[in-house]
Amino acid sequence: MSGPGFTSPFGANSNPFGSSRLDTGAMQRVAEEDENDTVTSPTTPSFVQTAGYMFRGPFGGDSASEPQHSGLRSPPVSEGYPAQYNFGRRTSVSAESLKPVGDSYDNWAPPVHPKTSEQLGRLKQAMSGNFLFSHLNDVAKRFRFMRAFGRKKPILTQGNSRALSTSMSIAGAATVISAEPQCMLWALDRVTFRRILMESTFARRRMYEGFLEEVPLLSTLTPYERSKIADALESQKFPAGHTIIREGDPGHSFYLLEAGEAVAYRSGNDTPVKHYKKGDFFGELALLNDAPRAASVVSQTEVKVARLGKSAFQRLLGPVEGIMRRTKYVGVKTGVEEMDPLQMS
Ligand SMILES: Nc1ncnc2c1ncn2[C@@H]1O[C@@H]2COP(=O)(O)O[C@H]2[C@H]1O
Repeated sequence: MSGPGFTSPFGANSNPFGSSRLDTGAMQRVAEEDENDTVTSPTTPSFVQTAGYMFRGPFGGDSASEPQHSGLRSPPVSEGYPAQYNFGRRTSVSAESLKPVGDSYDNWAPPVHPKTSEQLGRLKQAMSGNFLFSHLNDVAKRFRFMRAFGRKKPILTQGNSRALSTSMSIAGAATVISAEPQCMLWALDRVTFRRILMESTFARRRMYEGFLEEVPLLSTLTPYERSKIADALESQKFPAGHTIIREGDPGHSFYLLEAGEAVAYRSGNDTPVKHYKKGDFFGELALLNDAPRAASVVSQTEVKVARLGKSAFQRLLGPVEGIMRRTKYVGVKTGVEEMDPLQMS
């Protein structure tokens, strides 16, 4: 936090609350969204005068769209506070509660808009594969929050695209115009949208949490580290006999076996070189060594795998790189040999 003429009592660029990076990440921005919070503390009258004054940095809340109340922008009253204490900084932020709906202390209920079976059928078709609803199995449950309305253009205009701007912190990012004269839309109100978004993140975490705890490779990680991995995983199902990885291909993903069995083959050898069961991992070599796939991995039964993309693999699995590199494969260098003095003679 810095601004012209400001000296932080906690030192340059420091944050008294422990982190120096309060303004990073979309979630942080969403949590701070509040159009009219120019008063830093509702219980302290003099804060009315200090709020929003002087600084236009990330904590000043001084965006162009924010209403300018001239009465609130007069010089601060220092009486009772250390010089330049907390000027322009928001001490309280309000926004919609974003707790998951499973929380019994939360009395928020989504608005329900009943639908005909014909409407549900159309919705199911249109929304199949949409990640927002994929964690809800019951079709009627999935779409009951949505409200139908017909509309002529424009559908969304700059400045009123509330769901978009709320979730992505972009003020009025785009104008959406219907391409046909009559356009039927399904709408989700902003709060429901945000709640569902959050629910799907929680549901995904819950789904993977138990499984990841049982993966031997990840047993040394903290629950927090595992939850970050859970957020980045994507499940895929394959029938028996499917080639999940083909030897010689470039590698883009790492896999954990969630259910079923699989085997690894190397070219010129009809006998499997490795068997996989629930909790095992494969597909790490190409990503660790930036090399083509060293073997093919084929499902023996119907399988479910949890896939981690290359960048998430590099970002999240650093702490277990050593364990992966110590996995021995016949005829394959994993990279640890060069570093191990016992192997160098
Ligand atoms: N003998 C083996 N040689 C190489 N890879 C193997 C072998 N056995 C199993 N594998 C796995 O098969 C995967 C194929 O893709 P990767 O090379 O990325 O990573 C490989 C290992 O995870």
